[in-house]
Amino acid sequence: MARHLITAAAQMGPIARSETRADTVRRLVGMMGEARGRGAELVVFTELALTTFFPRWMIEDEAELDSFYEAAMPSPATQPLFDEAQKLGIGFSLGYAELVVEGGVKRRFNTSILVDRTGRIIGKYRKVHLPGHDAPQPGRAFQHLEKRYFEPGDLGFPVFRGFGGVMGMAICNDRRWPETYRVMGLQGVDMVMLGYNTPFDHTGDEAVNSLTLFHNHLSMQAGAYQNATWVVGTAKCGTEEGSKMGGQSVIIAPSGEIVAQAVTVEDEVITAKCDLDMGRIYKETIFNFARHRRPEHYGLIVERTGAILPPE
Ligand SMILES: C[C@@H](NC(N)=O)C(=O)O
Repeated sequence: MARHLITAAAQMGPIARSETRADTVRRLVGMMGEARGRGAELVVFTELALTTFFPRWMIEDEAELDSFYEAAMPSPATQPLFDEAQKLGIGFSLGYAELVVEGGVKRRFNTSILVDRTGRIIGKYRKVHLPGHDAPQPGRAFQHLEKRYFEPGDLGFPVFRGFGGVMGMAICNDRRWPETYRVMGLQGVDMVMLGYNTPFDHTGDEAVNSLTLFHNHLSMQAGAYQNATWVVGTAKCGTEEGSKMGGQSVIIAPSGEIVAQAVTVEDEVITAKCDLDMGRIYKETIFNFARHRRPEHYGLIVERTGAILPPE
């Protein structure tokens, strides 16, 4: 019997720096309602969905920096999302900046959670691959200070049973790394949900920047196919505080084919009826990991090193 899951990606247009949490949560609740109206049982929100993409700025004032983070989830400001999810009977994944205080020390993570159709948090992931820098770079119109504002995630790549399948999460830059999908693939993942904020100028090289949207889909389609999983990629996009970011949110089948794609760079809901059993044929044949993988030759992948060149 097919395991169908009607899934939505709720792409977001820009969030202004001045936009309040209440405003942003209202936008998310609105898209949640639209997704449910189209039959969706799960809606995937983007990375850092509650605020503007603040790593573009050097923020020295700690109270100002803290204002972009959530110290509790849910909180009075985000509770309406959980209430609406429960009322409508729709699950969601949500990216946000997480602030935890442990032993009097602040820890900051780029986090996403998975919430079931009763409004209960059933999974949490903290971004592992943090792009950018830990100090401002000279000559850049926009900084990318994720390495300053977040610690690398400490939860690995867990998967969670829910929505009739095995569900996993990743966040933005994680989607470019094959290991992200493979670690979840090895745990039988059926669907990887991720959000992204991808400025067109993120490498500083014109030729590479012009391929931003190509590389976006290339990474996710390869990850989907090579691990026989659905991938739902939800953008925050458009021109946000002067920074242009890529859209083209997608729902990708385990075949690697795109089955739904956003066409604007604004708030836009896309949906697809995803058969979570569609990956089975790949998992049993070409990507039968137990039969065909050769991990005895993959040791270098887990060495803590850069490229190892052959001798001259
Ligand atoms: C540039 C980087 N952004 C991100 N928020 O991780 C990416 O798309 O890989």
